[in-house]
Amino acid sequence: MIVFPNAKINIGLNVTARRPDGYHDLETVFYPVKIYDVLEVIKADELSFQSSGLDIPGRPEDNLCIQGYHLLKKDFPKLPPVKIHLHKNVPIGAGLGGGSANAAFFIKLMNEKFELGMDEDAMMDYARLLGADCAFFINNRPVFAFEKGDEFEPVKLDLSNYHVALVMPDAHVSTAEAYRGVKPTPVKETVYDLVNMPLTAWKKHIRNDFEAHIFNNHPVIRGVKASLYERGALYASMSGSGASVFGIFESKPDLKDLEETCRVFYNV
Ligand SMILES: C[C@@](CO)(OP(=O)(O)O)[C@H](O)COP(=O)(O)OP(=O)(O)OC[C@H]1O[C@@H](n2ccc(N)nc2=O)[C@H](O)[C@@H]1O
Ligand SMILES: Nc1ncnc2c1ncn2[C@@H]1O[C@H](COP(=O)(O)OP(=O)(O)O)[C@@H](O)[C@H]1O
Repeated sequence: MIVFPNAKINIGLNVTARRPDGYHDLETVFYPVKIYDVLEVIKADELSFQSSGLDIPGRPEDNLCIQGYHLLKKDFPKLPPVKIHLHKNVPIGAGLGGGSANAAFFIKLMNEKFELGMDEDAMMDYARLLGADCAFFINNRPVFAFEKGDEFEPVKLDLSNYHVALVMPDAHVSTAEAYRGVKPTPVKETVYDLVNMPLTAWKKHIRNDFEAHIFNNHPVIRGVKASLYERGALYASMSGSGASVFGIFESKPDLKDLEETCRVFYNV
């Protein structure tokens, strides 16, 4: 069976408090975008994982798909071994949730392929154990996310009439690095309300709390965001913990010069 895990962007991201478990409370809007990996699972004699496309840091046995397999196997001991092939296209360390999407789509695929009988809530509970933003990809629709980023409220948000471009500069930001540098601050207005404003007002009101210190550590990312505004973006922001930056435009922008140093995805 083959599935196509997609990426997400964050529209607004406020880190509001440090939690007793060392994680942080945040509030953000997750929006799915059309950048895809390819994930294939077939029944096999032994469990294995291989990948093609972009290099994935870390050992194959630690890949989130393999972690997902072991998690399910504990509760579904009759699961047979599988051969997993992942073709990696979604940039890594980009704030696009690529690894989390792989894990969530792996759980959905296994549920369907082996008729495990889980509903969405049950699959989300497994996904939460693999990563804070993993559960989002089970339902995979625009949501307001809060607490660790793993509790959700649906939001009405449709960007299909705009051209969303995504730029991945040559920089890598780890999620832990992003959280380490931020000072949690409660918000007056939540992103849940702010995304209902006209898009032209977002620039003034919707921010990503990681940008300030990540831009200082990686000035190239600040430069990409500035370029997107120079080319007419109505709104531009780093996605999640970075390093990717998206811009929302009325129509397709000319980003040819950025293509020389960055991966550019149009109409995501
Ligand atoms: C920042 C966000 C925003 O959408 O995503 P990315 O931009 O990386 O995709 C998420 O909060 C990332 O979620 P995810 O990537 O699943 O995080 P995890 O693997 O669970 O955690 C990685 C590390 O990030 C920190 N972490 C993560 C989530 C959270 N609410 N508080 C935290 O402090 C912890 O230091 C943790 O060890
Ligand atoms: N299937 C996977 N795809 C990408 N990264 C993975 C995967 N499994 C584990 N990882 C690990 O997760 C880290 C973060 O990956 P990713 O989810 O793409 O980043 P981001 O924090 O930008 O959403 C990688 O550096 C890698 O070590």
